[in-house]
Amino acid sequence: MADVPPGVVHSEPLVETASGGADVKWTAYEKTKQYTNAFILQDGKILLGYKKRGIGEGLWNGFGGKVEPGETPAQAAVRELKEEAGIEAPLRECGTLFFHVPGLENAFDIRLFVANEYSGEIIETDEMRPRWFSTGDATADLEPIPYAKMWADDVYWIPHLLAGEKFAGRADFTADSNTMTKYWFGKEVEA
Ligand SMILES: COc1nc(N)nc2c1ncn2[C@H]1C[C@H](O)[C@@H](COP(=O)(O)OP(=O)(O)OP(=O)(O)O)O1
Repeated sequence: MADVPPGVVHSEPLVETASGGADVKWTAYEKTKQYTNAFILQDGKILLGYKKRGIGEGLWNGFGGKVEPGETPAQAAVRELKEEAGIEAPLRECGTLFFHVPGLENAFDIRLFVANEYSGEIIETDEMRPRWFSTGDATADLEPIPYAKMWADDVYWIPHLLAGEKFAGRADFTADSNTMTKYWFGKEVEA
């Protein structure tokens, strides 16, 4: 079975689907902080948000943030989706990601969620500008997923999200830039 990097959380065995930076060691970390990230997938479309401030400013991403004390990741994911896009959704966990960025006190322990339906009106908020993208080629109405304007890790695991596969992975970044020095991603397989 795969040689899963330190920090990666998973409940089923993983098989490697992408990796890079084999000649570099995983960076040691002391503390982690839990985050969430949530996506709506519907009828060949994915809802992303343009981050207007904070971590990942200027990039497109799912909706999420820190898990607050006393919350489960699932509760935090629902709260963050409402706060950042104005909608509610029956989110289910679909993956986990671990990121190390030099200079930050905590490594990111991120729980990923997805839903195929939602209620409420999608709105722009102080933090995010939501927009639908095509999960395939561009259409008359929709651009394809803008990987060039997203975190560098996304291109390796979003295909699993779209395929309904559970996934996990880790990436170590350089400070202050959207560049990975080492990465590993995998998808869950039955034990
Ligand atoms: C480093 O690489 C990353 N890749 C991806 N795909 N996503 C990332 C990366 N680093 C952080 N994220 C995600 C995790 C969260 O969903 C957001 C950041 O959340 P947010 O900016 O909202 O968090 P806070 O500034 O702490 O704000 P609140 O908790 O107050 O909302 O990006």
